Amino acid sequence: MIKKVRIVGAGLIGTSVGLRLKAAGSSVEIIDINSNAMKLAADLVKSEVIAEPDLIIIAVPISANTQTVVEQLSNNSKSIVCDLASVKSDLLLKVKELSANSDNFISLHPMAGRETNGAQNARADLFEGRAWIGVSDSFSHAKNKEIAQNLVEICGGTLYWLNSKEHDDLVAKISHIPQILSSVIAGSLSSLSRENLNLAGQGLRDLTRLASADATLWSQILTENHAAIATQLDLIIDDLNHLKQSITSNNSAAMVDFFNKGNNGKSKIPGKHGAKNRDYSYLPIVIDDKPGELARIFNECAKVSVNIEDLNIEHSPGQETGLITLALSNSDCMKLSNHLENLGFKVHPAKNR
Ligand SMILES: NC(=O)C1=CN([C@@H]2O[C@H](COP(=O)(O)OP(=O)(O)OC[C@H]3O[C@@H](n4cnc5c(N)ncnc54)[C@H](O)[C@@H]3O)[C@@H](O)[C@H]2O)C=CC1
Ligand SMILES: O=C(O)C(=O)Cc1ccc(O)cc1
Repeated sequence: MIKKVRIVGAGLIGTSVGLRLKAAGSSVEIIDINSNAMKLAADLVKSEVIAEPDLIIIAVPISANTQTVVEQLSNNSKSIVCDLASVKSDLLLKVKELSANSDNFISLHPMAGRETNGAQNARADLFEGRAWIGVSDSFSHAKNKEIAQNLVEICGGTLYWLNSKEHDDLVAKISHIPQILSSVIAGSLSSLSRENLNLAGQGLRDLTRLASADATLWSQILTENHAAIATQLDLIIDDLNHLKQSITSNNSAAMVDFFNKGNNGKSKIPGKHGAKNRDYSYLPIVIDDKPGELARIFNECAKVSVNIEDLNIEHSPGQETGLITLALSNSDCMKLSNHLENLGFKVHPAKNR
């Protein structure tokens, strides 16, 4: 149990962790240099002033991370200080160099986020079922490791340990390059008209989801992890040049190899992290494209006390019907499915993912 926590940085990540810790029974203080962000987050997490926190979590932009870690370490010699930044090698070197209390430091990285930053986008379940990377060369006491494990468990994630170099090399491949490629594809569409883009399939939406990401955060990540990213970019550019060569020389065997390599990489990406996953049933309902249809469904949910955990709407311009999929607990799903069917709604068999 982590009893008293201070969170520095009331943005997306800090407030999300704060919401989760508060729900788990911790006392939480959340602070920020921006008074509006701080007020919103403080209301959300019911912030209170804490004199001697067990744990101080730093969730500020990368550009302010090292300095904030060092300040908190020197002002709070009895607290463990933990940062959540996306890049680590330089941070560890500097903390060891600049802080006499670096033994109290532990560095973690939640591999989860959203395309939109700020406390207004925070969610208590942001880290549910997600991987966290613990930086193994950032602690020297078992207590730090224990508190990190505890924090990740409270957030519903699973903790894996890597050293800082392994961390930065790996995240260049599994997080930074995907972000760059998503942005480059979305950027290449900017000269197209809305009419043209209306014709796009789901694949383009899937590939460009990350392109809405916060530009300041990502420019800082690229700066901080420039060496590992440059190495990976060279490999990707080589692969693309090789593919271009295969296309211009009409080498179909090489093109098949290219896609087979992609199939192979994709098949290795696990869906889950062995942690608790959102265990929902997904109920598809076909609705007519007319005003009030969604409201009718929501009203029926309220009437039978069914809680909608999440929802997805598939609909494209000119289509007379839409598909709404509700994420529900298993019992709510059965109850709602029967109820809506009796009322004549077009309910389809529920799925588990
Ligand atoms: N956004 C994401 O998807 C993920 C972000 N991270 C890491 O989490 C950290 C925070 O990112 P977000 O929450 O997305 O950013 P954010 O922009 O939502 O929030 C950052 C907050 O820190 C505040 N701040 C800036 N300097 C400060 C200082 N010196 N003292 C106190 N508060 C300060 C800002 O006013 C802002 O409210 C970054 O280090 C990032 O690398 C890690 C995993 C995912
Ligand atoms: O949205 C996603 O899929 C992400 O991968 C978000 C993300 C952004 C930055 C990180 O350092 C870690 C995770």
